[in-house]
This record gives sequence, structure tokens and C-alpha cells, in this order.
Amino acid sequence: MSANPVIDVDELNVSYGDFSAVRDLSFQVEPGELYALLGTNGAGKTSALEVIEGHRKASSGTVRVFGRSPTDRRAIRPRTGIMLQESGFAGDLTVSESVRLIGRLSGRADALDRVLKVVDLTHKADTLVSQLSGGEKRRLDFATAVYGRPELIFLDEPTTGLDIQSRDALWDAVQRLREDGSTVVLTTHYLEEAQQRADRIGLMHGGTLRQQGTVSELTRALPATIQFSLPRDAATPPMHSAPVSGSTYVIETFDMQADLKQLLDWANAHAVELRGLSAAPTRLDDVFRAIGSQPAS
Ligand SMILES: Nc1ncnc2c1ncn2[C@@H]1O[C@H](COP(=O)(O)OP(=O)(O)OP(=O)(O)O)[C@@H](O)[C@H]1O
Repeated sequence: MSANPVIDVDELNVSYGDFSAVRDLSFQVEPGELYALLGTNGAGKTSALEVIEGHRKASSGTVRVFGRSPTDRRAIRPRTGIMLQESGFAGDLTVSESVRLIGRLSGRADALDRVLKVVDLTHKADTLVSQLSGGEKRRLDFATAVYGRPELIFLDEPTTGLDIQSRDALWDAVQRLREDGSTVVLTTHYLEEAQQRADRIGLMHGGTLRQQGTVSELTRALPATIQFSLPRDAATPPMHSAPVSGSTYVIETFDMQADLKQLLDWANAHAVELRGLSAAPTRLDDVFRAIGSQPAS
């Protein structure tokens, strides 16, 4: 933990009337980090992020962004790019006009052509927003995060509705921003993306932060899996395994290297073919399922 985190959330509570949506949430995001705030539906991520982004007041607790209150928009806005789930650009503006508007609202400087190129909308520069496809609109939303290369970027479900090429292009652009030192806060329901991209992950459920850490810290408590199929007349493998369907076996392991070696040695010694053999690390999905099955409060 550094002395000067970019985001410092301490005992944050957000309530709607009697309903407590976020309870005693504390976490920090360090400079240059990609922090993914993930959670089950209704976990409180949006409520917490709205406070951090300066759009909502906390019921109690302290939030600091660049050491300041998130409501200090004049200081924070030029340093922060926010890609919301829906940016709400007016349908009767062209793509170029919308991107210029981002520049005026953010107070950051950039070149229109550069931004259009990064979000791959150069060929749509003169098209009305109302005439863009869903994926193109999403790429225009991404321009809010890219414009002027802000120090802090919020990406709220950034790749929803994007095809695989657009996703790759978006993550390449995020990577370039990170190489320039930008800090990124991500929310997504695509756990694979968080698993691949995030330095640290916070997992929320029922208004509270249930776990936080690197992917390997979060997945450590759950086993990895080895999977294969055996010919019908083959002997039973030497270690504990559960056949999942017919001849397909799954071995859960906390010591992948040793168990894989034992299995391969056995297969070689008995001339058994391990069909479709795969060894997979614990996935974030598994951690997520375990948390999602906990009581909400
Ligand atoms: N304006 C509001 N008034 C009353 N309750 C609200 C309001 N906004 C959110 N809530 C409730 O607060 C809880 C947290 O909602 P929030 O949108 O923060 O969750 P989330 O983690 O972003 O969920 P999701 O992944 O489904 O988008 C939910 O139970 C939601 O119904």
C-alpha cells in the first residue's frame, strides 16, 4: 500500500432510504494499477463507483481521489476519463462533434484524428450518433476514456456488445494508456477479462467487499483441474478422480505439477491414452460462484 493511492475508499456506506446498498467498503487503488471491482448483480458496485466518480454523495465514510474529495470536480475531472455503461451522446450530433464535446467537457487537450483512430471510428467521423451500430456507439463511449490520455480511467462494462476485434483493440488502447502510467478501474461481468488484465480484484456481494487480491491470491483456496477421457477398457487412474460423464474424468488438485506427473507416469506405464488431456488453473468463475452462494448479508 502506497502513501499516495490514486483512490482511497475508507468505510464507505451508501444507503437508499432504509436500504443499505454499500456497507463499510474500504479499498485503495495504487498509481498505475488496473483494479477490477467485480460482484454479483446488485452487489453495490455501481453505487460505490458513483460516489468515487463524484456523481453521488456517500451516506458515510471517506473517499479520496488524487487526495481530494470526488466532488472537487474542477480538480479531478481533467485528470479522469469515465466510460459509463451508456454515455448518452445526443443522436443528432456527428461522431466528430461528440468527440470534440468530450474535449470541451473534460478540459483535456487531444487531437480529434488521433482519438477517432484509437477508437476506430475515423470512417464514421461524419455519421450521426443515432446511425451508429451498438458496437460503434460503445467505441464512441470509449473515446471518453481515451481523450487526452487521462491519468485515471473508469471503465464500466467496457466491452459489452463489442466483437472480438473491437475488444482486442480496446484492450490494446488500455494497455498503451497503462504504459503511459494511467491508473484503471474496471467493472465487468466478463470474469475472463478481469482475470487476464487486472493487477488486483475486489469481489463484492450483498453490499460488502468479500475478497480482494491478485488472481493467484483469490484462486489459491480452490483446486485447479486436470481433465481427460479414458478408453472404455482402461484401468482406473491411480489418484482420486471423479468421472463427470461416461469416460471423462476430472481430478481436482492443489499440486498440479506433481499430480500431472503421477498421471502421465501411470498412463505411460500402462500404455493408456489420455484423450483430450487438459490441465486448467482455477478460474475466477469458481471463486465468484463460491462468493455468490454466500448469504447476501
Ligand atoms: N436509486 C436507487 N434507489 C433504491 N435502490 C437502489 C438504487 N440504486 C441501486 N439500488 C439498489 O442497491 C443495490 C446495489 O445496486 P448497484 O446498482 O450498486 O449494484 P451493482 O453491483 O452495480 O449491480 P449490477 O451488477 O446488477 O449492475 C441493489 O439492490 C439495487 O436494487
